[in-house]
Amino acid sequence: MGNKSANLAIISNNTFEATKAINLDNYDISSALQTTLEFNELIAIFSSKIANKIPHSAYVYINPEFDLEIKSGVFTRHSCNYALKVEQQQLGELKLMSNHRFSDTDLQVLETMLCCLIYPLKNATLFHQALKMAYTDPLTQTHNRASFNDSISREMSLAVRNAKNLSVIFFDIDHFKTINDTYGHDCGDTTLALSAKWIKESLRDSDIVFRYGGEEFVILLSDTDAHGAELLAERIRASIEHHTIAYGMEAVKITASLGVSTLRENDTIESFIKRADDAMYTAKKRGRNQVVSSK
Ligand SMILES: Nc1nc2c(ncn2[C@@H]2O[C@H](COP(=O)(O)OP(=O)(O)OP(=O)(O)O)[C@@H](O)[C@H]2O)c(=O)[nH]1
Repeated sequence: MGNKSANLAIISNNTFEATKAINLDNYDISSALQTTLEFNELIAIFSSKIANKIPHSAYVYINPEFDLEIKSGVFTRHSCNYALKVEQQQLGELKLMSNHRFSDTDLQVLETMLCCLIYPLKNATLFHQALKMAYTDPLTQTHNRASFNDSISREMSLAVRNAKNLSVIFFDIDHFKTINDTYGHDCGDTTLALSAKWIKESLRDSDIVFRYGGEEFVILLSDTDAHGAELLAERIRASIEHHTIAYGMEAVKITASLGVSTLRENDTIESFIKRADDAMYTAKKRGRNQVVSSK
C-alpha cells in the first residue's frame, strides 16, 4: 500500500476550475468558440463576435446530419450563404442576413472569421457523432437501452410538468428463436432491422423507438393517450403481419405481440413500464400477434 502511493507524483497543489463563461466579451473569437461543443451556442457566439465587423440582422444554421435548424434574429432581404466543410467533413450551412447587401470586403472579412468557426464546429460534430453512436443500436439504427434509461425519466418529468399524456408500447417478435433456428442468425438480424424500419414507418417524428433487448423494442409516445397508443400499436402489429421478409429464396413472415400502458399519477419508471411489459406477456399468452392494453 505504502509503496503504491510512493509511485504517485504530485503535479500541482493548485486546481484551476473554470466556471461557465458568462461574459464572452473578454474572450477573443477563437477562445470564445472553445467554450462549448453545442452547435446552437457556437453559432450564437460566432454571430455576436462578428457583429461589429459584419453587421447582420439574423442567422440560420442548418445541419442535416443532426437534423438541426438554428435561427435567430430578423429575416431581411440580403443574405450570404456558406456551406462549411473541412477535410471532406460536412459541417452544415450558415446563412447571414442583412438589410444591406454584403460588400466584397464584408465577405472577405467574414471568410477570414469563418476559419475560426470551422474547427470548433468540427469538434462539435465529432462529439455529437460519438454521442449518437453511444446511444444507437448498430443493427437496427434505433436508440439503445442506455438511451431509453435517459429518455424515459426526461419524458416522464416533461409529461408531469406540462400535464400531458405519455404512453409506452412494448413490442416483441413472436417465435423469434424459430426464425434464427430455421433460417440462421443472419436472417434473424435482417428480421430485427426490418422490424425496426417498419415500426419507425408507423410513427410520428416525436415518437422514439428503442431496442430494449434481443428481439424486444420499446416505443415512447409523447402527448399520446391510451386510446391513441392502442391504435398505433395495432397499426404497428398490422404492418408487421402484412410485410414479408425476402431472405435469399425464402419468404419469411413474422408477427409480433405488443403491450401498451399510459402514464398514471404516482407512477414510477418501473411501474409505468412494468404494466406495458405485463400486457405484452398477456398478449403472448393469449396466442400472440395481438395488442393488449394494461388495465
Ligand atoms: N439474430 C439475432 N437473434 C437474437 C438477437 N438477440 C437475441 N436473439 C435471439 O432471440 C431469441 C429470443 O427467443 P425467446 O426469448 O425464446 O422468444 P421467442 O422465440 O421470440 O418466443 P416468444 O417471444 O415467446 O414468442 C433467442 O434465440 C436469442 O438468441 C440478435 O441480435 N440477433
